[in-house]
Amino acid sequence: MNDMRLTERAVSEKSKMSARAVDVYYGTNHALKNVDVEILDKTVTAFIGPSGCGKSTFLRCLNRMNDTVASARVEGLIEMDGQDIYDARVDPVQLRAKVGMVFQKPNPFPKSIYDNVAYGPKIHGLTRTKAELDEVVESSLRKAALWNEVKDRLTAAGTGLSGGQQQRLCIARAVATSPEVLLMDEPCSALDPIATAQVEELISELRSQFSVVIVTHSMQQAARVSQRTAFFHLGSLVEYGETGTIFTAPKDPRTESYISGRIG
Ligand SMILES: Nc1ncnc2c1ncn2[C@@H]1O[C@H](COP(=O)(O)OP(=O)(O)OP(=O)(O)O)[C@@H](O)[C@H]1O
Repeated sequence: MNDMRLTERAVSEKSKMSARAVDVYYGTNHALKNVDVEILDKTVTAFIGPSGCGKSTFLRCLNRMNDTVASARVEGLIEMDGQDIYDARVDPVQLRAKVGMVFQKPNPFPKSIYDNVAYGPKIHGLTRTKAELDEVVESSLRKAALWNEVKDRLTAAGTGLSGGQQQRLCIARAVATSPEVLLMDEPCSALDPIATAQVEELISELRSQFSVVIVTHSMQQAARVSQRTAFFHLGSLVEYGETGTIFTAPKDPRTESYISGRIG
């Protein structure tokens, strides 16, 4: 743990999303048990824990991606800005524009770089003219630190970019709908160390605009990019708190065992 550079910068204490008594079942498999957690505004929150402990399952609860899994059942309350995101009046497609997601493997659409980024604003009717759309595409690519590398080939296929560039394109695509929360499920696991460092730097910049929640297997990464950390084990949220505290003075012996490499 000596090489960890803990992110100590101040965080907003305003809650953006909150989960209360969340349980998730896949058929009879009780995958998440009674999870309570707060996602703070303009803060990076890392979810860590051994394989199969429920990190991705919980992440997918935050934008109702589990709705697309036939066997999944979500119980409990999840609110964003005080509104129940599972309320019947909430349109999951609209919700996912506000709570964007970036996956483990970069998954650009088989379309041009421009169209990958323009897709969300188009389907959500966020722009009125081509000039406005051009502006959103450019600003999203800038926010994803990709503009300079692609500005001269916006009509080229997104799938023709390098892995790291594809992942930043997926981040630009998520950013283009002006999300309030960005969920990232192991976003660097398919990237080399240089591309990983670029994405980590980007995550730190993005949190000035919205909340970021990242699932990671790398404790070094959690320590570098996050201000809050939640440790999951066997479907339960064992400990949640300030990242520095979780890594240097965990309260629960299971957290201590995990961060010192004895479990997981
Ligand atoms: N689509 C699914 N259908 C059925 N069961 C699932 C599904 N996704 C996850 N599970 C089960 O839910 C539990 C939690 O899995 P989940 O993927 O959330 O864990 P994780 O902590 O993200 O794991 P990893 O670090 O390996 O990605 C596991 O028992 C897993 O088998």
